[in-house]
Amino acid sequence: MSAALIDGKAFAAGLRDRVGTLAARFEAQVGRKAGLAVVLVGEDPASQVYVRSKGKQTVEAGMASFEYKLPADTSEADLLARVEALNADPVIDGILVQLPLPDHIDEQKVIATIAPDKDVDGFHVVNAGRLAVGQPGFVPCTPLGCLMLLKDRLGTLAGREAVVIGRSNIVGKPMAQLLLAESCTVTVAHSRTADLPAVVRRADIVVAAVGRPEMVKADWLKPGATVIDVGINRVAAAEPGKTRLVGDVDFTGASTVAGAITPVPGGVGPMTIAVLLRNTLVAAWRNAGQPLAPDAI
Ligand SMILES: NC(=O)C1=CN([C@@H]2O[C@H](COP(=O)(O)OP(=O)(O)OC[C@H]3O[C@@H](n4cnc5c(N)ncnc54)[C@H](OP(=O)(O)O)[C@@H]3O)[C@@H](O)[C@H]2O)C=CC1
Ligand SMILES: Nc1nc(=O)c2c([nH]1)NC[C@@H]1CN(c3ccc(C(=O)N[C@@H](CCC(=O)O)C(=O)O)cc3)C=[N+]21
Repeated sequence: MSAALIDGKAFAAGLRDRVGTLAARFEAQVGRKAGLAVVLVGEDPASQVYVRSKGKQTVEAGMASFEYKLPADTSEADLLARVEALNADPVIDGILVQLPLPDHIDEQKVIATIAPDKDVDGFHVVNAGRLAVGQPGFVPCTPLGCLMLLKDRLGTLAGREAVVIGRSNIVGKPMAQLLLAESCTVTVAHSRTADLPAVVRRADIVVAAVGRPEMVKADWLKPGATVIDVGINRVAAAEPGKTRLVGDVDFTGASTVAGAITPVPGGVGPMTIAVLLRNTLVAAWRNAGQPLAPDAI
């Protein structure tokens, strides 16, 4: 059997188009563009690539991108002051502080300083709480993107067995909350899980968010399972000196057992940025006093 490919890249392009239509309407009605501020501290090359790509896609969707590149030795106090200035700026609808931050800066403190209604990453404890109790708020982009792909593929998720591997605050935990809200039976596995292959074998839906290259093997999967691979791992390529990206799932093997699977690259990654634009647009309409209907986009 050969799994269907879940084309996150194509789905993300469609989502960006829908965002673009509503962003144009926002500008026409409100008289300014929806605005996203991205703050990058330091020169991590991978972070620089993501930030550039976010800025480009923000502009392509008809929104305004404000980029703040701060030196690696920026003090925590200066970063907090920058975030507070963005909180107070009426042309900024969404704020993203690229993670990870340098070691001398407390990430939790920075996240706690972002105004919850501009927290388009959904990392603030207020938004995590809203998600946990089922109130409207911002949901982290990566898990929301995974959920969109799953619903597009499977329709209703109610009653399905879902296993999320990973329990980080930015992917695993919010992913589990979203699947629970869709009435899946959810298991969250992590590094202390006993017999992970046996746990994964129960799953109709597997979301792997671990950060270990090709860890999930074909014989861990229930035949026909839907597999969402969040992992972004850079490994050595066959050609000396070159690298390539692989996920947390052994894609080639898993494709012979799964019903459907996301590739890396071209799966969850592009969805993350498209959902960021979506969340920014939702923030903009709300900040302008005309909130969109919950299922508008
Ligand atoms: N596509 C995208 O847009 C994004 C991709 N990512 C990628 O997703 C992956 C996960 O990211 P993130 O959640 O931030 O990572 P974290 O490192 O914060 O969390 C990893 C999780 O995996 C668990 N884990 C580690 N080793 C094992 C193991 N051997 N067996 C089972 N579980 C294990 C950890 O368990 P424990 O809690 O017990 O330590 C932890 O809960 C990374 O590859 C990252 O690059 C992340 C964000 C966005
Ligand atoms: N505040 C904050 N919010 C984030 O959402 C955030 C962050 N910090 N720090 C880093 C992680 C990682 N992340 C990705 C975004 C896009 C791709 C992506 O587009 N990946 C492409 C490949 C890109 C490439 O070739 O390198 C793909 O999978 O097809 C991947 C990973 C967002 N993150």
